[in-house]
Amino acid sequence: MAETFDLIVLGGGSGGLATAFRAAHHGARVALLEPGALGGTCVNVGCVPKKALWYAGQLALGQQLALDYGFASTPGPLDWEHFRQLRQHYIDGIRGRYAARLADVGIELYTETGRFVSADTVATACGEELRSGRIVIATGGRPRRLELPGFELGMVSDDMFSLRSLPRRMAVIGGGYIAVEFAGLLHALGCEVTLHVRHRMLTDFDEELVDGLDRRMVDAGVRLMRQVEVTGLHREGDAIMVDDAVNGSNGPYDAVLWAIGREPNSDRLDLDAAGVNRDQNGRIVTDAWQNTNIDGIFAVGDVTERPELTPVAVAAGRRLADRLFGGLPDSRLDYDNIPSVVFAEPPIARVGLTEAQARQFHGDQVRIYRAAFTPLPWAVGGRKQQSLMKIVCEGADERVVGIHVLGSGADEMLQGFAVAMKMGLRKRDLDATVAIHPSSAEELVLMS
Ligand SMILES: Cc1cc2nc3c(=O)[nH]c(=O)nc-3n(C[C@H](O)[C@H](O)[C@H](O)COP(=O)(O)OP(=O)(O)OC[C@H]3O[C@@H](n4cnc5c(N)ncnc54)[C@H](O)[C@@H]3O)c2cc1C
Ligand SMILES: NC(=O)c1ccc[n+]([C@@H]2O[C@H](COP(=O)([O-])OP(=O)(O)OC[C@H]3O[C@@H](n4cnc5c(N)ncnc54)[C@H](O)[C@@H]3O)[C@@H](O)[C@H]2O)c1
Repeated sequence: MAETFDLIVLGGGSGGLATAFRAAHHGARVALLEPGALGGTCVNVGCVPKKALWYAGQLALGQQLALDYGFASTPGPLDWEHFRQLRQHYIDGIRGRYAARLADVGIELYTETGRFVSADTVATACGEELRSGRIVIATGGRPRRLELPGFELGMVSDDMFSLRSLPRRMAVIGGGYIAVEFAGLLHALGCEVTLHVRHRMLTDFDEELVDGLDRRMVDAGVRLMRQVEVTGLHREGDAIMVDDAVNGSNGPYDAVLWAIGREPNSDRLDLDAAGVNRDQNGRIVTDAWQNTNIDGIFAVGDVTERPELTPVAVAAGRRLADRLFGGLPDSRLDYDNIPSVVFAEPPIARVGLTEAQARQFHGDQVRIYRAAFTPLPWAVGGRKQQSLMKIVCEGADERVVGIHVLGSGADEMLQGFAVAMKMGLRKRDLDATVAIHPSSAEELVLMS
């Protein structure tokens, strides 16, 4: 006989854990299925180890600035293995705390995959059947792979975290978050990076700031190959060459990273047994309430068609659990104005509409404010490191519909402004706010 739960959650990543913990908090009896490491992509092969690497890159750049300031130390390379162990220790701690918390709140953890047997029954890989009237799919995604000759000579982002040393010459293929982040941090750490971009980088971000990032990367020494059409990889001696239909074969590289998007883990769930619909890309289709087309089956996070960001998966899962078990029938995630940062070098941050989107929606009602400056720490050191900021306003009372920042500190700057936008920020509110000086953030309240 199948064991019965109030809630079954498939996947112990950001979205699944958040849903399970919140439901248990409301008193639900929860089963969580996770075959891999608790914390999923973000904790193990995503945000956390990536951000640690990014910080390491920032420290390397800080060493150069220290020299400019007159410190006597000579920048040295990173002890990769030492750092890898520190990072892993930190991640192990997060996983351990998740495991302890699951046990504390009485969530039943099955360290196996699950698949649907019917709309209310899930089978574990060992064949055990679990039943519930409420099942949440939070199985995330995986790096996209292509059927190209020599594809396997390259790595995907998961592999970057088990590298035992920093490659000397690296090709990164792609122009999205992962490609741009790794290109920046690897270069900051001393690797010769060639970024192969098919069209434009970061198409979701404001074009003017992306152009600024492009210039900053090229000035720093990242080699950018544009309009590429990569047809495969091949070996020449110990090195790897990138075959490109437009630019010819190029290299040699010690390593190649494919960062060409991710695909959802929806193909091994036997969704047909439950009748759950997916879109043409395999993403589970949900409405504004995280409902799938089948009553009692919900989905959150990267397996859906929503933005692939940890806080989105977490917030969607918590609100869903509040709705199902917390007596909050109106609880759902508002997907408008979700802020995000690409931890590039320098970081680029956005919330709301780009200038192009605003002009499309609001025509000539749009007014743009801009700032361009070299932040004080770099200016003192005699380096030109231009930061760019842009505020996009709409209508006679200048409602702020977009804020964009490129430059040092952008990653920490935008969160509070995103709150203000949720509250209906107007340009006059920025004008009425006293600046914090000297800082980069003050430029956001000083634009005229
Ligand atoms: C390199 C990289 C860097 C990133 N950096 C950031 C960042 O800085 N900021 C940010 O917001 N986002 C970042 N992201 C995105 C972020 O990691 C994801 O949006 C987030 O992890 C999605 O959470 P999720 O719960 O939907 O899926 P996941 O975290 O992927 O969790 C899904 C879990 O489901 C499990 N699973 C799969 N199939 C089954 C099954 N059949 N049964 C049971 N369990 C199953 C998997 O093992 C996995 O643990 C990054 C991603 C990558 C790859
Ligand atoms: N800082 C963050 O919040 C963060 C960091 C990393 C990842 N993420 C999330 O993970 C998602 C996946 O990241 P990603 O960078 O893999 O995907 P992405 O969708 O952001 O970008 C994919 C890129 O690959 C390019 N591409 C696709 N096929 C290609 C081909 N054949 N040849 C060359 N280029 C090709 C696309 O043009 C695009 O530039 C992101 O969309 C983001 O939501 C977030």
